[in-house]
Amino acid sequence: MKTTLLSIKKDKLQGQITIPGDKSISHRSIMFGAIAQGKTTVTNFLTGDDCLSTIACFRKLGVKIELDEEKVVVYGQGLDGLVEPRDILDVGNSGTTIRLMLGILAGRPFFSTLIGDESIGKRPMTRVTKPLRSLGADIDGRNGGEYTPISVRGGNLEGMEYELPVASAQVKSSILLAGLQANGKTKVIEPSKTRDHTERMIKHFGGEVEVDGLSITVQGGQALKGADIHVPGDISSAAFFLVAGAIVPNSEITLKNVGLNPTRTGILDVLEEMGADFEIVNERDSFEPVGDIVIRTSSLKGITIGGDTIPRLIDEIPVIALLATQAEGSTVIKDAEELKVKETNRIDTVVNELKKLGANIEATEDGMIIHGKTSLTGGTVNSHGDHRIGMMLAIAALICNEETTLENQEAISVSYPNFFSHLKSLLHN
Ligand SMILES: O=C(O)C1=C[C@@H](OP(=O)(O)O)[C@@H](O)[C@H](O)C1
Ligand SMILES: C=C(OP(=O)(O)O)C(=O)O
Repeated sequence: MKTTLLSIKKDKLQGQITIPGDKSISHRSIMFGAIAQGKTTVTNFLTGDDCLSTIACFRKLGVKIELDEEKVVVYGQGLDGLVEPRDILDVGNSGTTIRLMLGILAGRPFFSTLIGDESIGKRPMTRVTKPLRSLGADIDGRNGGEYTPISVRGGNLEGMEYELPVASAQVKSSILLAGLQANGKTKVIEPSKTRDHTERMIKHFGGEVEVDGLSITVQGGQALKGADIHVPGDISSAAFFLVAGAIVPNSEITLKNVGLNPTRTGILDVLEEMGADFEIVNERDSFEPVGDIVIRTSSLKGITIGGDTIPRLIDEIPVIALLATQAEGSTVIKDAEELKVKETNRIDTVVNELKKLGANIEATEDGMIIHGKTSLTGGTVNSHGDHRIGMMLAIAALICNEETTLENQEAISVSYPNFFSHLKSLLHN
């Protein structure tokens, strides 16, 4: 376990950061490159541990993938080019890797077994194994297919219509990836809109997908062609610096190259409603919509966050909870039960760790309530192996009156390997 002494209270944050590549899009660029025919070149790929796990898994499935400082090149040979792995596929800490790969493997006529780390071993997989079995895949796993290790023997899928019981882009994507290999059409109906990177990626690789409100349909048997992708910056990573800029006094930070896909921008709606001082400039299209965001120290007020907004900011809730400690009044986060099945139970870890720093925060059945504005004290906190909790706590330390020590900080490399060097570049005292 690595322990870091975090900086004591800062007077200002100033400067600019270029936000690293989006994790969801980086995973999918490798996956689609691997199942397409021909060469796929990916630039601004996120070299976080999770995306490196995706590369390692596809190499074990026989796909040639070259990775250097500039780019990743995937030499896809189509779905039929994937071969039975001689070894277990290890997804590390990555829920996206295991759930989307299960969708791909469900259609492959060979045997494979997937495992991950301790956290993955506790995350629910029936949400994907059940519909993939209904499509025709032979899947087993601990506790009847709920937990890793999970084994798959795929092939001979029949298209179907499936109504998702939870709003999850991972479940939607897994079924669509299986549907691309099924006989006939596969239709997925979402309870509310989740990130649509898979749908965009199918089109980018020359495939067809029909989106009609909350229903998404793919025809099986489509041939995808290799394509080039420049990955936009990850708004989920930018979120930590958006909050830092808003809560540290005398700050102005420019975050460059932030992905602005509307299915991901819930945090910007929250910042606006809370009264934050920010603007989006230089909006452009670069594979997906992107722009630069300038954020300044802000006077904030508490709000209620719930409903259809939740899937649009699900990974940002830990840092939004910190933001809310600096808002006048109460902030209620509801309809967010999904937080319980992330890398940690993020309702519990956020509430417990922020309480250690003196926040006035309580857990509810489906979220949390934060009362502000509170001056934070400091102390010893722990990421519990959850990258987003680790980064949220490192940002909290910037406004703590006393020293703060972060245990288990190494988890941060899952999604933002150069987080601390970016943070240091903004410090001026
Ligand atoms: O599809 C994706 O890339 C992701 C979907 C979300 O998970 P769920 O689908 O479980 O909500 C999100 O929390 C995760 O970080 C990435
Ligand atoms: C939940 C997350 O990722 P995953 O589900 O891919 O582990 C996350 O990055 O916050």
